[in-house]
Amino acid sequence: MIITIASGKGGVGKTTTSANLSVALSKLGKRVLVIDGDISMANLGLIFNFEKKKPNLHDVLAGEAYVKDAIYKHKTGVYVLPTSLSIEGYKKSDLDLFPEVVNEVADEYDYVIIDAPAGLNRDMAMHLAIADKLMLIVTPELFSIVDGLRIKESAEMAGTPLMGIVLNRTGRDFAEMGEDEIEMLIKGRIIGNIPEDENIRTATLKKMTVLEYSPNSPSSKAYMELALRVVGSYVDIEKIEKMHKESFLQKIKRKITNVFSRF
Ligand SMILES: Nc1ncnc2c1ncn2[C@@H]1O[C@H](COP(=O)(O)OP(=O)(O)OP(=O)(O)O)[C@@H](O)[C@H]1O
Repeated sequence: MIITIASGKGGVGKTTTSANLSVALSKLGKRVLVIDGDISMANLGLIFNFEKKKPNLHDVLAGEAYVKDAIYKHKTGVYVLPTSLSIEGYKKSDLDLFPEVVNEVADEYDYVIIDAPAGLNRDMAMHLAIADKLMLIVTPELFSIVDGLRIKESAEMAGTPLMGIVLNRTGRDFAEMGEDEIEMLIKGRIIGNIPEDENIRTATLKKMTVLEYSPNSPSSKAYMELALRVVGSYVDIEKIEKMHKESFLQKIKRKITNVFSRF
């Protein structure tokens, strides 16, 4: 299953969730590949301490490296396809090659997690179209939710349904929107509630996931619960997948055409 982790607003916790959900799924015995899909502002490699690895996704998207050579196994068991922080790397990358790159390796994993860039643009449309499911990250604030709703609607235009909403950084502010209100506005289910937790910031500074740094912290427990929910929905998704006889690339082509026609 390919899950794109996206948000309307930047800085709401996509990279943190991509990394920690991947580790949590791996702890549940799943084979997981996490891809840094933000080719202009890559951060995922920092958490896994792979940001300087060569080759990386930029080299693959420039046709200069094989994707299998740019995937690294982390000590947590998670496979990571990092992107470099270099501007030259970004300039030489052709994002149109991204669906083929994912297609080449997706079958080898139970889950492919894509850490998408913020906002709604052509890059995001690609990441939404390529996914089987969207995981929407929001903080309990109005702007984050309104922008998140636009991402969810764009994903649906691309034929990619919402797997669920992850509410991040809860308990930080007294003026938070309630879960019911958020679910009603977005018309989706909250499947994860990650509290504000300073262990996350400390872990990030140490180039670690919070599950490695502090496995019993409130946020680590919340990420494990999220992973259990994701695994719980796996069987249904497989059934739906079997109903579709289209090849992976045919499906992506159709979905990208659908979403681009709306811009
Ligand atoms: N639940 C949390 N508690 C405390 N800090 C958090 C939490 N979630 C994320 N953060 C911190 O918030 C900052 C932004 O998180 P992150 O980089 O995951 O967001 P993002 O949505 O991927 O950002 P961008 O849009 O820039 O890619 C990081 O410093 C991270 O450590």
